[in-house]
Parts: sequence; C-alpha cells; structure tokens
Amino acid sequence: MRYLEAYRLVALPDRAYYIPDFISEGEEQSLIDKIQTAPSARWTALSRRRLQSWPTQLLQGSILPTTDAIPNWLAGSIIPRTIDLGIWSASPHGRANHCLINEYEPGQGIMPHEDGDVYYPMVATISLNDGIILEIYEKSDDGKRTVKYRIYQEPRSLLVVTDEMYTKYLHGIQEILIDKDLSSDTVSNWHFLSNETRESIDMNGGLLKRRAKRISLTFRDVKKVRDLSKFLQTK
Ligand SMILES: O=C(O)CCC(=O)C(=O)O
Ligand SMILES: [Fe+2]
Repeated sequence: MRYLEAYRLVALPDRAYYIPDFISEGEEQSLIDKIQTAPSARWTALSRRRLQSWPTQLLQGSILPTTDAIPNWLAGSIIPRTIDLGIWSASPHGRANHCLINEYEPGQGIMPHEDGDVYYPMVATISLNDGIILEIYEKSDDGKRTVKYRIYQEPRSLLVVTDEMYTKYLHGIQEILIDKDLSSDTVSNWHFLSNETRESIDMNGGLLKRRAKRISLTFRDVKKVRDLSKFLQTK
C-alpha cells in the first residue's frame, strides 16, 4: 500500500488513486488490437457506447455464472500488478474476477450512476487510446446532478476508486466533444498529469477536445460466483 499512497488524490473524499503510465505503450497497443478484433458477438451495443464483458456477462445483473478467470490477453499482466498494489487484499476473491470493456466514440459517454453492491466496493480502471474526463456527482434526493469533482484519465493510466468515493458518489462521462474550464483548480488529479497534457490544456484556454475513441477496462470483484457451466453456454 505504500507505493499506492504516493498516488492518492487527496482533494477527493476517501479514497481514490491515479497512477499515470500504469501500462506501457506496447501493452496498450496489444490490448487495443485484441479488443478491436474480438468477434462482433462479443460486443453489446448500447445507444451511446458499446461494451464487452469478460469472462462473461453477469446473470440477472448480479451473479458471475462461471469460475473461469478473465483471459490472459486481457488480465495476465494487469491483475497481478493490481494485486501487488494491495487493493484486493480484503475483497472476497482477493482479485478482480470481472472486466467490463467500454468503448466511447468522441462525444459519447455514460450517464451518472453508481456501480452498486453487486461488486466489492473497488473499481480499477485502465484507459486506452485517448483520455477522458470522469465526473463525480453528489447523490441528491431531488435528482439534481451537480458535478463535484473531475478526474482526467489519460491513456495508459490506472484509476482506483473505493470506500466512500465508491459508495457515496455517482460518476459519469458527459456526452460532449469539448471539455471546458480545465485547470489545477477544477481537475482533481491535475498534478499527476503529464507536462504535455497540462501544457496543451493551458495553451487551449482550459479546453480539451476529444479526438479519438477512448476504451476503458474496468476491473472488479463480483461478490456472487456460481459455476453454472453445466447448465449454461457462457462462451
Ligand atoms: O469508462 C469509464 O471510465 C467508466 C465506466 C463505468 O462507469 C462503468 O462501466 O461502470
Ligand atoms: Fe461505473
């Protein structure tokens, strides 16, 4: 945990961590190639993004119906490194057993939501190909959504969200092409961003254009696992 503490986002409620360059450019490219060449049946198309679920989709939205591991091409080098960070030490299976891959074209996003208690309250997100602003909202009874914090997820970074940041807040990605008003005051992980990213945002007056598709790998530990391979065709 000592290594992880150096990357804590102290401006945020407990707890979130942001590690830039968690994977190499070579790893990033090989993941992108594998994801893009997956059989089309692997993709679930939603109106504003598409996704893949590994090792398979959850049954009734809550049960992982297989004890198969996430395949090696996807998790082989990443999961051991997240275990080394200590983030799964108290989770039911001691590691992530599920990975959701989201793909967003420029201008696509995801509505404010919470990931919920199907999972141990920990999500580890790797970003590929382009960066994106993740927005954090306070839950409110009147349904009003005010952005409380913003995190810029650069390609190849790892974002870890747990505890109250996981349970008490909503997160989402706006369906816009340009993010505005980005600065050290408004971006919670500003000081971890590369010089290049910060300079280009500053030079553009706090604006950031989405240029390319952004892919996220979200690793989680699903609490309920059943081996239903005898009954279900899960592959
Ligand atoms: O793409 C992301 O970084 C967020 C995805 C997300 O919130 C989810 O899959 O639940
Ligand atoms: Fe989410």
